[in-house]
Amino acid sequence: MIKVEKLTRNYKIPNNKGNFFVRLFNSRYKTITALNNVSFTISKGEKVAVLGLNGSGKSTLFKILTGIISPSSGSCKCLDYDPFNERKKYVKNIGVLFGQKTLLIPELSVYDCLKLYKAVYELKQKDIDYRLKIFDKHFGVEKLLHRIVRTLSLGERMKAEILMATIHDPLLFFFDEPTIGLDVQAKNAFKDFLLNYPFGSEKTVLITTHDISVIKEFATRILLLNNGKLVLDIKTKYLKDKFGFKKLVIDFKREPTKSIMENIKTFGCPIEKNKNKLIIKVPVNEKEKIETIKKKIVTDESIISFKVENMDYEETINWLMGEFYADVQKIS
Ligand SMILES: Nc1ncnc2c1ncn2[C@@H]1O[C@H](COP(=O)(O)OP(=O)(O)OP(=O)(O)O)[C@@H](O)[C@H]1O
Repeated sequence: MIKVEKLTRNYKIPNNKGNFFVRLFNSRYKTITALNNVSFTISKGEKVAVLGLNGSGKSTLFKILTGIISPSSGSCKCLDYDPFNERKKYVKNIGVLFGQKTLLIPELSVYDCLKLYKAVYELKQKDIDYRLKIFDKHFGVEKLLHRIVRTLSLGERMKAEILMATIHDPLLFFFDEPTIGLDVQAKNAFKDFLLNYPFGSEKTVLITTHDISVIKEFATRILLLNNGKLVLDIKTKYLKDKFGFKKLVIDFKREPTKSIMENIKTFGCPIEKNKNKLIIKVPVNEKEKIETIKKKIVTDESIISFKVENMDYEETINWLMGEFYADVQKIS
């Protein structure tokens, strides 16, 4: 479905460093590497969240995969097309929504915009009518069709955008921060679409988003970029077992004594104290420590219970984008 091999993309940017004389004798441009030797494959039906801090290369990757720009080196094939060199044929098979870029023309009605895409994608009227019916059933767009785009609310506009991006029934979708800067209504309209559109196992989706709930409810795989490099590629179902920490929760009859606290601190795990409760965060790759900690303090008569809890999804993603990311940045 998607095969990306050693993809690198450089940009030339003006070199404004130094004073006039320094600039006179140095090169006027410098090269930055937005994407650095990235390789991965994506199979049909996967729902992939591409994550990374600002400037990590997500949009550059999406621009290459949608054929907007070409790579500096390396190669990519999507649906057996070379996105840049076979763009005309390729785009008929993909649906694209990029944040703050619109597929609509403000002065036209939604239906007139649709007619434009009918021509672009060379669609038959009966296919449009059929897909409109299905789309309307799920997302109620019928009543928007004869409205002028600029009069729509952000939520209604989002529905119209989605309609344009899906009317040709694409196999592969790219959503690059589609709701960035929009209001709650528009965000909800997009999320509603994402969670209820019949993507099934046939349609493949790549999405960049900062909305953890979207990742949680939708993504089956995460690609994490840092400084243009792919630093993590993991199926979300393995996320909790491989990353972050387990929480050893200990309830005490009274506040834990100093000596218990000192004992636990020797294990070097972060500890949260909440009155009579201690939460010890044991990294997943050191989980055997849980039993050792228990053994060391189990004789204390003030202990009521031990429990081991997993991080919840939000915590895992936050950990991934926080502590894990910081570690990766130190190494690279
Ligand atoms: N057209 C361009 N010309 C020069 N530099 C660019 C261009 N587009 C992106 N860059 C630079 O390439 C790097 C990667 O940018 P990119 O937009 O791909 O990252 P991103 O992860 O999508 O960031 P964000 O989350 O802020 O959108 C950044 O340093 C950015 O400044």
